[in-house]
Amino acid sequence: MKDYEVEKARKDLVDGGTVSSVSPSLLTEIFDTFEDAVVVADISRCMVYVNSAAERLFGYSKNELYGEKTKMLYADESDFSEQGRKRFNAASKIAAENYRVSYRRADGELFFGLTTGSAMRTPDGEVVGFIGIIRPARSADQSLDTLQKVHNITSDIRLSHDSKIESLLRLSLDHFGLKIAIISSISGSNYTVEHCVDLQGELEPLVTFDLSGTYCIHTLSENKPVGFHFASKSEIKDHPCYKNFKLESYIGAPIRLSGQLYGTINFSSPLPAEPFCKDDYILMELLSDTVSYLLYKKQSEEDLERLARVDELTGLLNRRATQERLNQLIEQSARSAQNLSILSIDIDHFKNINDQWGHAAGDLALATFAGLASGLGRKTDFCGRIGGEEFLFVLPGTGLEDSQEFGNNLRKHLAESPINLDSGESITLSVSAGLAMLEDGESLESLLARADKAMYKAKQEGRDRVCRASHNNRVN
Ligand SMILES: Nc1nc2c(ncn2[C@@H]2O[C@H](COP(=O)(O)OP(=O)(O)OP(=O)(O)O)[C@@H](O)[C@H]2O)c(=O)[nH]1
Repeated sequence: MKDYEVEKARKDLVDGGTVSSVSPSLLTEIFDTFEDAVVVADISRCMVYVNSAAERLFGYSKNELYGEKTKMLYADESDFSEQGRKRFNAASKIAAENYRVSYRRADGELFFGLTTGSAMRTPDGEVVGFIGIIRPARSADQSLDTLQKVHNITSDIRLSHDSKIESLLRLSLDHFGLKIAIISSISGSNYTVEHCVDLQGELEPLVTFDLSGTYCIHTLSENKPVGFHFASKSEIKDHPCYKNFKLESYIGAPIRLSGQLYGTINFSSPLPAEPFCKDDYILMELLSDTVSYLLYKKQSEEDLERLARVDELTGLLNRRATQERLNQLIEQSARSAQNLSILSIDIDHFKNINDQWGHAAGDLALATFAGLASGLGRKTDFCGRIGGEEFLFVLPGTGLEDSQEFGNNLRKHLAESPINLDSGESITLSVSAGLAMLEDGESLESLLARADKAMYKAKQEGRDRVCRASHNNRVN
């Protein structure tokens, strides 16, 4: 068709008011903001109008399509003829109908499109053209299937929160046909990969990037799901994100946790993808909400678990957690034939501190002792609070001599570190400690009992000292 003929047909059909009595320019404006592709053809099935979504979906520009037969969009010529016979002919009486057709994109790729097609008539009923609204079928059929699977994953009580998150990431990669899935946390300008599935096997969790150089900066500035299916041909082609990562396709959504921005969920690939559509963005919102719920549940359970294991006043492991940890270390030491020593420590005359300076001063003394004792130990050592003013210091890989030296060092530091009270007065702590080293085949209970007995001996002998326990409950 010659250019002026196309222009005339376009004017007649789209701007000319034959479509309806709606203002012509308003009509084009509406079509151009449609997320579904809109193709308008004249009576001879030559295209006279396509909206931006159709350009993106088929990969042609308007000018490449105008005047061409819609045949060029069909994957199979027989489909084109069949549609012509059924719907797109002046004699057809069929009103708007939905059907599924295989289309071909400019790059040769095929896809199924759910199409709503109809003839356009003058008020007298004369057919003057045809309109088709096309949506990639992947989004419609597959989205339902994916939604069902999202539900199956989240409601599976056998899966941990982390496995659910990983399954959701894998499912979504499959859905979008992409390669890299990330859940990121964002703090200031830092973007940290918290969970990831990289089908290319390159990305690992805990890697950090500068947020401004990531694709997610676009998602955050829009504050909603954002996608680029062919980045090098999009408005971000000169953005640092494309230069840094060379990912052609990306779709991401912000994740909010308890009303605050947590990070993003995003999927990407070095290859271009099918254009993202409305259903994809809706799915991203749903995934973001689902992941946010899983992260929230995970965090609250970890908080509860921590509360159940940690002593609130000192921040040290409590009695139960201390004994659990010690038990693990006993098993490890037995396996590796390594030394393990423990110090059962009791603060001297602690009741006097409470009586003389009050409970708050007593609390301060306990917290100060905890900080000082844990600060003195090696990385592998740990200190737990097993009672009011009773502590257990565990020294893996350490024999009696070195542990004795540690005990005396702790006493020395306490003597040199008076605790200053608001009243201007100060308290100097001393401790009595019983030292025991794990014997061959010894149980947790026996080890603890020997250390405790040695600690009572230290009290009896005048306090502020470390006494060693010997085997068979003999105390030196
Ligand atoms: N401020 C405070 N005091 C506590 C806490 N837990 C236990 N206590 C107090 O610690 C004191 C322990 O006193 P005792 O077991 O009689 O022993 P002691 O005064 O340390 O004397 P010796 O162990 O014999 O040197 C008691 O007064 C408890 O009330 C706590 O969390 N905070």
